[in-house]
Amino acid sequence: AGKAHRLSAEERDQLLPNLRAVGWNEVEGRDAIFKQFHFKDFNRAFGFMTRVALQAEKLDHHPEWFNVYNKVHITLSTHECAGLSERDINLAHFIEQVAATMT
Ligand SMILES: C[C@H](O)[C@H](O)[C@H]1CNC2=NC(N)=NC(=O)C2=N1
Repeated sequence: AGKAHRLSAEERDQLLPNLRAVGWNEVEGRDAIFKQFHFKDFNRAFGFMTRVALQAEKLDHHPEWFNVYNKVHITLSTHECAGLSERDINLAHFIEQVAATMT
């Protein structure tokens, strides 16, 4: 996959607006993005998490997340470069695709 690099200001200007528009926000005090998902019930939430988990393993890029019943909170950041990389952007877009099939 190559080494992850922190996104430049130009890359952020180009890549983040699309994600902001669908509810991803930058975390304060940390170079990461965050979104809260709400599903109809636990079954949908866990189905969503399962699909994301399998892709995360495939990409070797894993979310930080928290689940209570129908809520899933997700933080994305790249530990390797201690900040946001293209890997987080790609995973966020995959997560959006999965969420769209679960709501
Ligand atoms: C050893 C393994 O490849 C690394 O620890 C991977 C696994 N998953 C990861 N996930 C995230 N979010 N950031 C990483 O830097 C990362 N690194």
